[in-house]
Amino acid sequence: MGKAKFKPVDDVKPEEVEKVEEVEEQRDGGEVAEEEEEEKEKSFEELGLDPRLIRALSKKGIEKPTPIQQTAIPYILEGKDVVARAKTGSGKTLAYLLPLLQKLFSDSGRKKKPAPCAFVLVPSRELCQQVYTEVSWLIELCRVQLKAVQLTSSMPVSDMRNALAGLPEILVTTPACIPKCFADGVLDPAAISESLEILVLDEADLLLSYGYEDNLRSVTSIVPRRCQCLLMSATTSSDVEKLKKLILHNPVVLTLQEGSDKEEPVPSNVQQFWISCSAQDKLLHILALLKLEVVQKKVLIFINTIDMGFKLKLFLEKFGIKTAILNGELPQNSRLHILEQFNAGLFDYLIATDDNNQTKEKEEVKGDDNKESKKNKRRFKPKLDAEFGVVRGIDFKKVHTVINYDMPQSVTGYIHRIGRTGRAYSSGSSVSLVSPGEMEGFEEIKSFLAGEEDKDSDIITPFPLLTENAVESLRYRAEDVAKSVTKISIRESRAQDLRNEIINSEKLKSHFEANPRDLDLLKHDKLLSKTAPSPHLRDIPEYLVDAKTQEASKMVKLARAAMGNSRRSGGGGNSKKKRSRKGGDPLKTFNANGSKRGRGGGGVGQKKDGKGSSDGLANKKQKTV
Ligand SMILES: Nc1ncnc2c1ncn2[C@@H]1O[C@H](COP(=O)(O)OP(=O)(O)OP(=O)(O)O)[C@@H](O)[C@H]1O
Repeated sequence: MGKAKFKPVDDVKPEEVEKVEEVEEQRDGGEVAEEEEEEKEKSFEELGLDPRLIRALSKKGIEKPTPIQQTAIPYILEGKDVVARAKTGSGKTLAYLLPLLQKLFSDSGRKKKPAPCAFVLVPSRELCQQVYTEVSWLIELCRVQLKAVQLTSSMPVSDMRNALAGLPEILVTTPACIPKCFADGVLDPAAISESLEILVLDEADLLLSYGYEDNLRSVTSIVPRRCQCLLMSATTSSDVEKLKKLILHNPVVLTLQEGSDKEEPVPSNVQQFWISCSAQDKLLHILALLKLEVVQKKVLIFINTIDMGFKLKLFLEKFGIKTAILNGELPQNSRLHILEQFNAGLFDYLIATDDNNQTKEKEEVKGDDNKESKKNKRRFKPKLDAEFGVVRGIDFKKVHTVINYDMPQSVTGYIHRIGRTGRAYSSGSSVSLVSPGEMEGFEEIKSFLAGEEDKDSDIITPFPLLTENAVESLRYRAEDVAKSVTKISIRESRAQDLRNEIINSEKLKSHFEANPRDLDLLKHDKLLSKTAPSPHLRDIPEYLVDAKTQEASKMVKLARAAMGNSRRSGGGGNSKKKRSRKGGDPLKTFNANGSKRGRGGGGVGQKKDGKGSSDGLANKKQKTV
């Protein structure tokens, strides 16, 4: 991570907080930032963390606190209410979990309370599972007598009762689940008022936008005045301000800035690229990126609709590229299992529909139903999960490349998508496929990232490792295969996949109750089509690929091997050795014309507008198959 600068503002009213922040922002980065960074470079020991926690972190390969952890942990240990805003992937979860656990350590010998004394509220079930996993391994490795549980609205009441029977200290849940627990008599508001000591609102910028306002109000009405409240978020928004006023008392406001005083919402360790192509040519371009292996695995591909996800999967599998699909209509167990498998490195490509677009699709589906339901009763109708959230906050492990196959609908959507790579101290890259129809939104994203003063700076540069010639060599095959992926085949595959996953989901539930560590039972990147890919599509002959792209592909593979990723690797661990070799990333040093130039050079063979090579070969379409 680059230089980090924090602006702690203690015990002042919100208005004053803003004032101090403004003053801080006017300072010139230079010396002040350097000094502050030196000041901030602290170890976990220096932050006052319990040795058991430090040992547990070390076992997980976490040796050094991230900037947000360095700053937030001491304030939280002191008992202050804290608002912490730091970009995606900066380690906010441990920033609150570590001090939260440490505070509970000192209570662990005492008599159990009638209700959990720490609540962590998150906006989606996936996040619930993620935070629960994180807190569980910490408790296990610290060997302390603490119990954490997770509850979600979809759980049967009997399961909720069982979960709470052991009087857990920590409850991880969504805001919607708490009123449900009150209504079902599973949780008692009076007992919570008596027991609650720490309340965390994680991904606070999303809690209100997910429609949890009423739920949150019913929770806050029973939060005792003495309760310490923590609010973690990746962006600022009026929603965060609203929550801050609703729940916190004179909070310390921490805002992470990196590199300079200018706010950079995307981590600087993520290189952002783009490719200009027509909407029809997106299949061709993604095929070229994946088949010619010019992007590093693992790859997370975002699309805007579920149907597009299936189209892409069916298309890619004809070329022997296996992908898994993640979307809001899949059963919860399947979704969690897909995430676990992807994080464990069981497959390299995941196609995800992000939550932003569910509403759109929900509406589309509703519209379809109105018009067509009577006409077409057998038509497949998806039911989406309102608590689903793929993009926001989910910690996809070791994703090296994020591809925007479809451009996101908003700047924040872009930031959250890109934030799935380059997490904590790792590096990553993103490639956005931009069609003319998406150009306006893309320009908006670019100017937001560049900021007012820096309008002309190219933060998102043309992708340098793919020549137009290489792309064109695949055109004939791609267009031929794309024609075979019809709307009917997409719909059938989608319905079939859902049916399979519902069956799997039941199997998964019972299986994982008995074998929580067994990840191999069901593979989620299996083929949808009944026929195996034909060899002539699966293996692209070398003569089809131009020398420059071949070289680029070799370098990507070499870099991958140097980074320790040449074989599928597990999700955990943060080996220093691997990190130190990341300088070998060819995207930093190579472009498709063979010259070694850094990022931002636009790459020879790439026009400034993101289009492919202009070296004279560009227009020669090679219809070779
Ligand atoms: N000090 C650290 N050193 C190395 N890795 C860390 C450290 N702290 C956290 N991580 C890892 O970094 C990844 C990102 O952390 P986390 O999910 O907490 O980020 P975040 O700030 O909450 O991101 P988002 O806003 O997207 O939710 C996780 O895999 C986590 O285990």
